[in-house]
Amino acid sequence: MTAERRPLIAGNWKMNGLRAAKSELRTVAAGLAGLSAETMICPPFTLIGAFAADVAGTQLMIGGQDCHPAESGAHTGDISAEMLRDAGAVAVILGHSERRIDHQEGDAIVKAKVKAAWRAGLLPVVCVGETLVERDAGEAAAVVTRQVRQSVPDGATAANLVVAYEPIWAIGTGRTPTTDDVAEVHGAIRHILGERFGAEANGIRILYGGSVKPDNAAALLATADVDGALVGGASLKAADFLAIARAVG
Ligand SMILES: O=C[C@H](O)COP(=O)(O)O
Repeated sequence: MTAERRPLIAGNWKMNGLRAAKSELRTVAAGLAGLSAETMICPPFTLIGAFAADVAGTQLMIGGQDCHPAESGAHTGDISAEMLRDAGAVAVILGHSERRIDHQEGDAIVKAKVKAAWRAGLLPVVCVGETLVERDAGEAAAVVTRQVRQSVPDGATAANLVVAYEPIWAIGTGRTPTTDDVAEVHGAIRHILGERFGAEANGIRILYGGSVKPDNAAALLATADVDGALVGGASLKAADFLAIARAVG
């Protein structure tokens, strides 16, 4: 991490959480005072409005987990970026591998969603990552480079983009790449961002995601070009999420 990139610790609750989970959220918000990192929880759509109202005035931000490219219209079951913003979200995760797999989302649709996020004034967190087969074939850096090239539209800046590197084989498995491997891929992402966006790339935050836990967070967060974490399972427990946020040096 560098002084020009404030660390971001984001929790992705995925399809978890009922209204009673508000007590967990309040524990997180109450435990953040004095921490240097920015922090965010991305609950399911159903909880965004209530959570945003609950954490107003605290350091904790609320984000969405996906949005439709269009502002409104005949898209049953979908949510627009404007709706997320209206509910109190300030950011949105886009292109998560679970969306890419469950809903066959490719780079072109992710790119359209990033434009929608910008249109609505949301900060997109664009996820990229390789499969185990691609990792074993030595293609990890090439795969994420291609995904960043094709998923991120022209016009990205340090203020309007976050990238999250999430090796698919590390998500929810308890396995993580070595810190050398993480540094290599984050370096490749920084490189393609630099090719496309020049000096802005030095300020764009690149998060690591995939089995981040309290006991491995410090090492991962101290790795070159790692500017924070996108946390899944461990973000569901306030104590674990706070421990990860405190691991930021
Ligand atoms: O968005 C979060 C990631 O998919 C990581 O999930 P995990 O921490 O449960 O491995």
